[in-house]
This record gives sequence, structure tokens and C-alpha cells, in this order.
Amino acid sequence: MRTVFAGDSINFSYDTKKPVLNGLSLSIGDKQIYGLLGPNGAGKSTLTKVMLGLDKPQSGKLQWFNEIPNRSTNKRVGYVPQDLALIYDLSAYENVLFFGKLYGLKGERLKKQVRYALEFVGLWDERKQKPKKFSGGMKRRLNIACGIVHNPDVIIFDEPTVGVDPQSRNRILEGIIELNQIGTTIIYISHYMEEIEKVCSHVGIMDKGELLVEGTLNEVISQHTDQAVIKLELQKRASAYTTQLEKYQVISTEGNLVELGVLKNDVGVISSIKEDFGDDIKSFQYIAPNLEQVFFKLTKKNLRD
Ligand SMILES: Nc1ncnc2c1ncn2[C@@H]1O[C@H](COP(=O)(O)OP(=O)(O)OP(=O)(O)O)[C@@H](O)[C@H]1O
Repeated sequence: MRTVFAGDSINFSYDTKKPVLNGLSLSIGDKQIYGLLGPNGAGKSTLTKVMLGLDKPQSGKLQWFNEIPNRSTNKRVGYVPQDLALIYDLSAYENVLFFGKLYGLKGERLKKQVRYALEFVGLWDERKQKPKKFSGGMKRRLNIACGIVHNPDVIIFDEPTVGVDPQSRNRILEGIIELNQIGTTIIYISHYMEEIEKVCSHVGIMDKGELLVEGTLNEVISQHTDQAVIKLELQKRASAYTTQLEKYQVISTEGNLVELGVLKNDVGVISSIKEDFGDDIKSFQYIAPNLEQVFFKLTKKNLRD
């Protein structure tokens, strides 16, 4: 695997008291869709700024494409920021043109790339309109067009689906997969666990400025949790089953709903539940170990805490 980005023992703090990146090391390989997850304040945006060269770490090494970052590596990296970076008095076309010029594109190549980027996000027909008239989802898509106009080898997406309608969200996710299929490496920062599970090949979980784990999605899930969940809907309120529930690991109860923690692939426990609750089971759902459980186990936090 060729390494696209390598960070080694990066330390960064805004002021001397509190380290925000704490000896963080991470490695992103060519053509991966690498999901970066962490609770609020974990340091994801700060790491992104350090990766983009906007903030300089106090110590540690970082390399893009096996080189110390320089003008030519900078041109190979695209960034779609969380905050919309659009110029509202210009048309959609002029916005993308502006970013294309910033990245050094000129002449016919510039025009071709602007068209490619607008078509890619499905906004070619709206190119003459000003983004102030766009919906939230359309603005996000235009933001993406501005970030991909120079055909970068790597694109960092920071929370690209926040506040968008389901249709635009699907379009953005499909677009990300498509970009990856044509060979682009994607770094994907998101709060939505199900999006990460849907699109990412690799995942890194960080907290308090440190990378807690990284690997393929399957490795991270299988190596860090054995815990599956069984959701039961019972005939009566959970309090009516206190004796039966005593022998299980109860995660939560609400009305007649009960969540039990069980070891994955434990067939015995399933038969035992069926025996203990019998016909009182209205519905039964087995939830295999997932990223959310790993995240909770490692950070002791829910993603939105
Ligand atoms: N410009 C700044 N000056 C001082 N402290 C900052 C600055 N930007 C961020 N911080 C602090 O650095 C820490 C990490 O913030 P950062 O925004 O990198 O986290 P994050 O993981 O991106 O969080 P979120 O998911 O909420 O966007 C936080 O404690 C934050 O308060």
C-alpha cells in the first residue's frame, strides 16, 4: 500500500497549557476512504488544519505522498470545509471558476474542469444562479464542486452532509464513492456513524488529541468489541420481568422495550432468552457488533456528547 498521508508524533497546542494534538500518529493509504471519528473537541478540525499546513505543529513529522509538504503536494490535496466557503454575489459557475483559478488552472483546462465539477455535483443546469437562492443541500454540493475542481488526488471532507435533505445527502455519499472509484483518496470526517459504516474502507477513532485505533472498518469492529445487542419488545412493561432479567446484562429498559448486551455469536443466550420470555416476546432483534459500540467502548462517550 502506498501511503498518501503520514503523521508521526504530532504535538499541537493553541496555548501552552493544553495540548490539542497529543503525540498523534496516523497513516492514510492510497485510494482509501478513511473515516475520522471523534467526540466534540477531540481535535479533528485541528488535525485537519495541521494536515493542510494552516497550523504548524510544535513537534512531530508529517508527509504527503512521502514528501515534506510543499507547493506541488498542496495542489494534490482538496479540502471541502464544514463551513460553506462560497461567494454569494457570484453565480455557481463563477464560484467554481474562482476556486479553479486559485488552484492554478487556466484556459481550456479551467473551463473543462469547472464543467466537470458542476456536472459531478448535479448543478450544471443551475450554473447561472447565485448560491443565495440555493437550498442547504445545493450550497453544500456547490461547496464540494469548489473543492474538487482541480482534480486532487486526495480530498478531505469535513462533515459534508450536516444540515442537508436526504436526497442531497445520498447524492453527496454516492459522489464520494464515485470519486473514490476513479482513484481519489478520501478523508471523511463525520458525526454520522451510519455514513462512516456505509462509505468508509478504513476508520480512525480519536479522542483528546490521540488516535485510539485505526484499521479497516472490519478490523476495528471485530478487534474491539465482542458485544452484540438484543432488542426485545415484550408484552408487559420491563418491570414485570425483574426475575428473568436478573441473569442478563441489561443495557436499557423503556416501557416494554429491553436492550440486552450479549456476546456475539452466543447461540446459547438466544435460546435462553426464548425460553425465559416465551410467548411474551412481541419482537426480537439481534444487532451485530458495530462501530457505535466500538466508539462507545473506547471513548466512553456517545458521538454527539
Ligand atoms: N482557535 C482556537 N484557539 C484555542 N483553542 C481552540 C481553537 N480551536 C479549537 N480549540 C480547542 O481545541 C480543542 C479541539 O478542537 P477541534 O475543533 O479541533 O475539535 P473537533 O474534534 O473538530 O470538534 P468538533 O467535533 O466539535 O468540531 C477544543 O478543546 C477546542 O476548544
